[in-house]
Amino acid sequence: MKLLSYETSQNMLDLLDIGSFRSENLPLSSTLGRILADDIVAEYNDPQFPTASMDGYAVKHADLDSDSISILGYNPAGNDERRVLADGECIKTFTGSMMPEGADTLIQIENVSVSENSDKIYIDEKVNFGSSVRPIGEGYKAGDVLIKKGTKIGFAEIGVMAGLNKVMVKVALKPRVAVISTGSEILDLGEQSDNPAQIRSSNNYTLCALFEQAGADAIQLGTAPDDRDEIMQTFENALASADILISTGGVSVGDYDFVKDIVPRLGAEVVYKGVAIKPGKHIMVAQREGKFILALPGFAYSSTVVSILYGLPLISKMLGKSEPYKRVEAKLSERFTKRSRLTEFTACNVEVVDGEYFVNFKDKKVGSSAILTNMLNGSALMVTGEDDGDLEEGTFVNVILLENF
Ligand SMILES: Nc1nc2c(c(=O)[nH]1)N[C@H]1C(S)=C(S)[C@@H](COP(=O)(O)OP(=O)(O)OC[C@H]3O[C@@H](n4cnc5c(N)ncnc54)[C@H](O)[C@@H]3O)O[C@H]1N2
Ligand code: MOO
Repeated sequence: MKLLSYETSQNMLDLLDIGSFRSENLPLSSTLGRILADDIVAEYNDPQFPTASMDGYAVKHADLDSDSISILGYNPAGNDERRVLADGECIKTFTGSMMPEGADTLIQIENVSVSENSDKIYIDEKVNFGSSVRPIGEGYKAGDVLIKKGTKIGFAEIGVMAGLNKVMVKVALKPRVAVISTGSEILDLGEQSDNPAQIRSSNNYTLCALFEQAGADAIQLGTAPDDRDEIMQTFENALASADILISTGGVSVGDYDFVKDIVPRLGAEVVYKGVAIKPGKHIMVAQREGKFILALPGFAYSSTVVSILYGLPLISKMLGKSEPYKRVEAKLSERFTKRSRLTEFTACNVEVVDGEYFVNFKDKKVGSSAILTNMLNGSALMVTGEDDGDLEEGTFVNVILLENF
């Protein structure tokens, strides 16, 4: 059977109707890690008035050559200063205070001496015109788009929005992604082992963490044995509440690979089954009543990679993000041996040297699709196409970066 190409499978994924965009309003402090649903536009200038950035005296720069300048009074921060400076006058003004009208420069305390009766200053060291004055709009101007819709909210976004008095913030609703690992040989975390052929399930934990990191609400369904009825019931229950159901295992050609048969029996439309990729060629994508099912292979590395390739784009679209992950072009620092005629996704290390990305495979093991440890230490994924053969050092390749998605 001719498998669908990776490119076609991604285009078809992109064409799936994910329904209308959903959002909610949250108090600012509860939005860390969430995805902005609206552009954040400055409603006013920052600062809104010329502001002193040092403690000192607001003066007219032209007066700095005078013998002395008369002190008109004090202007603490927060004071709505209305006095207008005349020639030869200054006002003691503090960091964060509004500059009085008529003043163009702030000369800091360290640069002046004050007369004995504190009514005038003498200039010990001049400053430049406009010194220590933050002009209107220094930070941003009214109308500037400061943060784009689709941005993941971090500490800086929280701070900037607080500065704009955004008490409530509209964020994308988290898609609900249910994750289940199937297989009679797998043991869930903490479960007692009673024979050495059993293996510890990592998939349901890896994938819940991956999807949470991508901004979804992950529903941990644990493990299920290779039992048709049990898997079917679990899938049915999960689809009642989740937007996306992700299963691992049971999609290959073995006698106990039930998942691939169960999905159509649930009344789901199979969008495709089998893509020319390594790992993950047995992937099945299906949909039912606006919900999506991704049935993924059981191997730990395979299920992780295909979750990145097929799960993250769906989540990203539901969140209104512009891209699920960053892709860059990088140069091979060593020779690469292509293992198949499929599009391959190889765990690699990425280094940035003088602004250029380089790829190497130091400490990455070559073997089956079971080696999840290859994803440790900030691994990226190198993409090589169906038509690529072995690649020489220095060849440019595409890389999926797995940070900050
Ligand atoms: N005759 C063929 N055999 C296989 C083919 C094939 O085309 N013809 N494809 C191979 C490929 S490629 C893959 S990938 C696997 C996919 O098989 P399944 O999706 O049916 O997965 P399982 O057989 O259930 O498990 C595969 C492997 O992964 C381990 N596993 C399963 N679940 C977990 C888990 N939750 N955490 C960690 N590891 C897990 C499982 O023990 C197996 O070792 O099929 C190949 N075979
Ligand atoms: O399709 Mo499998 O996921 O290559 O190991």
